[in-house]
Amino acid sequence: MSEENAIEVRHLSKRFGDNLAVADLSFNVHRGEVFGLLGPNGAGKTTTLRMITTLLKPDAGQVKIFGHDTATEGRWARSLFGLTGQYASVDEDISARENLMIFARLNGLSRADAKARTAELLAEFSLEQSADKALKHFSGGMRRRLDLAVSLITRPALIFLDEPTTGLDPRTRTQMWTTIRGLVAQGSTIVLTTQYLEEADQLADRLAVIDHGKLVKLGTPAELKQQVGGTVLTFTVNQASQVKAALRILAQTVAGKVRQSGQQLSVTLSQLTQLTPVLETLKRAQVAVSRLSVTEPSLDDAFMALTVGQN
Ligand SMILES: Nc1ncnc2c1ncn2[C@@H]1O[C@H](COP(=O)(O)OP(=O)(O)OP(=O)(O)O)[C@@H](O)[C@H]1O
Repeated sequence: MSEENAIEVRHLSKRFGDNLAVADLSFNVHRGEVFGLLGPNGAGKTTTLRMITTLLKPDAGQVKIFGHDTATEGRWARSLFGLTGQYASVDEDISARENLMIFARLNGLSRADAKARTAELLAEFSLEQSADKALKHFSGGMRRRLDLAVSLITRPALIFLDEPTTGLDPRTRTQMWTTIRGLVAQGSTIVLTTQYLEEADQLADRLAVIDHGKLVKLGTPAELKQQVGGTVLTFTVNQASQVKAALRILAQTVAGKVRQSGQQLSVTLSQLTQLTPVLETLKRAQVAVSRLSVTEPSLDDAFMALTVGQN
């Protein structure tokens, strides 16, 4: 076990009947990073998370959390992390404050400590105003914040978030991202599952893309994007009679494949430094262009290429 790793997953597999939900998965989660498990519906993200967090027994493979094998030291491992998302079994009929108090007491805090920690968490998650309302009257965003607050009672060094923002409106989602970034700034390691590419792009330092239970790709969001090709330059040639000249110039200055749609041309640049020579050559040849755009590939493009392309 390397000191750098918060989690080591080795050859993890799980079968439900004929369905191989997780197939020989191996990866490391580094200390202090946000690690994203990204994949389409049914890819095996939740099953993977449930095995790592000891809620589900793997058919094969090994998980170590801060060096502790979860098969033989499950209790130890469980004391090291907080779990939220589809699992938080908070009580709908009682208030946020009462829920936090109960979980704090269950986690062994004294009455006074539980009270202090509850007050701290209510403040941290902007829940003070609604602290004494029953949870059934909470909005989705408030409910998620409470779920997260509950999982943080013991200040765990490792936090698992299963689809932390599913079903939240864009504003509340952004608030949740800010909260998650705050946790990272305090030194927590976070593993999250998400179906949202933007969320993965915004939050994750590294991503494991999973499809049909298999690891399709592991890397930073930037690395995944790079894999689907570089920056795309698109412009419109103002005069139809100059399209041929523009195509010639692109062929001479950029090696990438050129796509044409009427007077609109686009080309993939392997490096951004190719941009200036293209524009200068067009200018020198007096080929006037407009509606010029330079776009980076999105994580969407990478994800589609990695998952859909494989199947
Ligand atoms: N308890 C179970 N019994 C039988 N099959 C299951 C069980 N849990 C998961 N599966 C199956 O295993 C596969 C992976 O499911 P899993 O929930 O891990 O996917 P996921 O990536 O988390 O999907 P989602 O984004 O929809 O939550 C799916 O085909 C699912 O139907």
